[in-house]
Amino acid sequence: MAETQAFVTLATTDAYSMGCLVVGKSLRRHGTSRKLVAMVSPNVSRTSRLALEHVFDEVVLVDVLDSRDETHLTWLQRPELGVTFTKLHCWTLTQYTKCVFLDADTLVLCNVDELFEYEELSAAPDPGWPDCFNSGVFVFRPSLKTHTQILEHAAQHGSFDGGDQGILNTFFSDWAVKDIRKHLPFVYNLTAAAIYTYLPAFQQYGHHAKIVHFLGGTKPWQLPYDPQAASESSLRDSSKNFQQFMNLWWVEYYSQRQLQFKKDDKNEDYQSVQQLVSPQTHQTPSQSQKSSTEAHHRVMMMPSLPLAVDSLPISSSSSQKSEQSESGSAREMKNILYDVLSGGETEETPVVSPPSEHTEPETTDDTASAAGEAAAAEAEMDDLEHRRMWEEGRADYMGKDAFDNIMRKLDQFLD
Ligand SMILES: O=c1ccn([C@@H]2O[C@H](COP(=O)(O)OP(=O)(O)O[C@H]3O[C@H](CO)[C@@H](O)[C@H](O)[C@H]3O)[C@@H](O)[C@H]2O)c(=O)[nH]1
Ligand SMILES: [Mn+2]
Repeated sequence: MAETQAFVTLATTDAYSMGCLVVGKSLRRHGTSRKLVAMVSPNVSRTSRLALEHVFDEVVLVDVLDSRDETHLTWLQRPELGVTFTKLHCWTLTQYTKCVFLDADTLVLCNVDELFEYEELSAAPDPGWPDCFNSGVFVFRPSLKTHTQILEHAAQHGSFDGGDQGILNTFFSDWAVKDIRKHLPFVYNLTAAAIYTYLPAFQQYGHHAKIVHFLGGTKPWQLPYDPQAASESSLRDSSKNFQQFMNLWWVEYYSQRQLQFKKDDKNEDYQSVQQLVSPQTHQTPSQSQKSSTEAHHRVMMMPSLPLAVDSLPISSSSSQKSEQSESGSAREMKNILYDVLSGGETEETPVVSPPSEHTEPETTDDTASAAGEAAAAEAEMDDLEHRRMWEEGRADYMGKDAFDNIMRKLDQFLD
């Protein structure tokens, strides 16, 4: 059953391909059991496609559909969105029985495989008009019949916002009222707008966030990674929270996931693609810094990044680890990141050490108070619990794993 279900995303440009990479990597990081499919248009460069092929099970070529509905798109002030009609091609993926579409500007924060329990068409409310659903995250059933019907509907009625969201909302027009079970909880499509408009709710429920959606004109790949911005106390809370998610996006972009590279991948692009996907895999830190920067400027036209990200410590401790990972025996990327964040022990420490190893008293000093031991044991239980949550993809982004803390630890590690 699960083999016939897939997460699907879309890129019609190299820039949006960067977003797709993050979607795929974040799904894998949180251990999805479903297939991953990226739809790309023919103008997406070969290098970007190869990079996607290392993360996704399938990279499917689709024609660009363009609404050319300039009047409506001008209202929306997003002339580029006509191309989002291309998204409608996801209904042609009939090799799968059920799919979850994710915009390329989403970031998955935990395992969200339970989304497959929902039916077509399930989606979360749009923050701008909650009687409409947002089409950045939705559950659907591929069907050529539905595909044709949607295109016919589009030709006949157009799209009230010029993009796919307008057409999908008039096609699945009873979404708002018919069946509440098709309303995905908002945490599956948390938009930055929600942080700005209802900050108390974000503070109350934000730690339940499962998928963040960078909806709107500015995408993470257009903004530099900026650890400073997230910790500036002068920032209003809302932009600080938003910046934290933005930084998390960059961490995921640079993360060296335990890529399930196909073992027959020996072609000449292997090396460059690996650098693109996880820039430091086969290099010493100094080499990797140079070539990863070059690779990005050449291929992705990325904003230049400060040292902190270019040499994220995830893979800088040794190349041994990356070889390990390719042999399939390595720990999950999240564990490596966790190790770094919890004190920089990346190599020898077992994934979860049995408590006895931690509590081994250094001396048999009689003065060691029972209270002290109890406190240490409690702290250790806390650590183990924190680690377990992290491994289950339930990082405490609002607390212990807030980006300020993560950055502080990364900076300590780099010193
Ligand atoms: O040049 C483009 C533009 C968009 N996309 C894809 O289409 C998606 C939607 O575009 P996006 O820029 O993410 O739009 P949003 O800012 O999210 O705006 C809203 O409006 C769009 C048009 O109706 C909907 O597609 C979105 O889901 C909805 O959130 C992207 O994520 C990509 O997957 C491209 O591949 N290339
Ligand atoms: Mn989007």
